[in-house]
Amino acid sequence: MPRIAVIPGDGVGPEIIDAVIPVLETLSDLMNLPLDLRFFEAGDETKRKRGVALPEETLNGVMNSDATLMVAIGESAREVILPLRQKLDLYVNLRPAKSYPVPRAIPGFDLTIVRENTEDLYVMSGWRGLDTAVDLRIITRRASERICRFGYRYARERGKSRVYVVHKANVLGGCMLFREVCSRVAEEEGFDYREMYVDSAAMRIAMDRPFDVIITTNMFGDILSDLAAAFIGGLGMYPSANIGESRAIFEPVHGTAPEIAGKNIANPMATILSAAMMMGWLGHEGGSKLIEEAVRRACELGYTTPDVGGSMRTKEVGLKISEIMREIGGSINF
Ligand SMILES: NC(=O)c1ccc[n+]([C@@H]2O[C@H](COP(=O)([O-])OP(=O)(O)OC[C@H]3O[C@@H](n4cnc5c(N)ncnc54)[C@H](O)[C@@H]3O)[C@@H](O)[C@H]2O)c1
Ligand SMILES: CC(C)[C@H](C(=O)O)[C@@H](O)C(=O)O
Repeated sequence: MPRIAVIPGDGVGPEIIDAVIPVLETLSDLMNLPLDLRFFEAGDETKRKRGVALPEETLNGVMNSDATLMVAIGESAREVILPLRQKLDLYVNLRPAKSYPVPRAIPGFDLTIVRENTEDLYVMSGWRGLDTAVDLRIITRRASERICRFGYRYARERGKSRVYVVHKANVLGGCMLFREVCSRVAEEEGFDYREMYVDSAAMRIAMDRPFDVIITTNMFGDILSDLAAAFIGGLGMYPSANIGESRAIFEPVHGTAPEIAGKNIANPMATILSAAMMMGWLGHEGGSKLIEEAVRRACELGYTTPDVGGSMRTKEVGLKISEIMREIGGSINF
């Protein structure tokens, strides 16, 4: 029985989790696969109550689970998500931006951002004076090599050939190392090495998209992924996975959306699609496909929240997706 840690977090997190649980329960029922869901707290509210944003039992809960599903953390995100990514060595941040039939999504948009997840400007080291602040940017050969290898192998397994390494090696020393490592790995993995500067890549994402997969460093991946969200209907549709050798945390790309928190209009699809990624990672590909197909049909039928043109509430969307899963579940080979 897979043991899954669930961290609702702050803002829209709890209401989104309320919509995701029926989807997981329905899947468990259809697959005849009990899921052991354990809830843990983290984030701003936890910090306010207990003085720490990531309590020991939450960290242990994540460590002792087969996978974790998390929604979003607010202002204390750097005290929760960054330590989790780094302590658990979740070196891949996999962000597939794939369009579903919602207004403002570009049909056929399918771009995966493979973002290094443990170093770069995110090492949280530096110093702050009165008028000057310095952030250390670390890029290592080891981290560059493993993210790059993951990216090319991911592309090969999915038949994606237009893989670009995105960097700023015309200016930054770390990017010169990243480029050097990635060009060698491309050759070893049997790919033509293609590269692009990050500023140019941003324009090309918006313009003509010559790539299927972008492999990039941590901060560039953070920014480019929010840009990619704009072409699939927004952050409410964008799932992601933080993956290491034997552990993984699945979360939407979005944050706590404070201006809509408590209104029950947040889009739960990004988290539901993250749960689909989690089921695939746990080895239940059929379950993952069933969730994705149900989300696709829910979008076609307009069972959506206002951010993507619908008028449903967060929980209703989860219930509709569960209903569709029951309707089509019989045709899926688990
Ligand atoms: N991984 C994380 O935990 C994570 C990621 C990003 C931001 N944050 C935190 O979230 C807070 C808010 O940050 P932000 O405003 O830059 O980003 P955000 O992702 O919360 O919101 C950006 C925009 O997208 C909209 N949006 C986001 N998720 C949505 C959803 N599910 N349904 C409908 N609309 C949605 C918001 O309403 C807002 O207009 C900050 O405290 C930040 O630190 C956390
Ligand atoms: C909240 C923040 C620390 C985080 C990041 O920058 O990685 C977020 O923007 C993301 O993309 O997951």
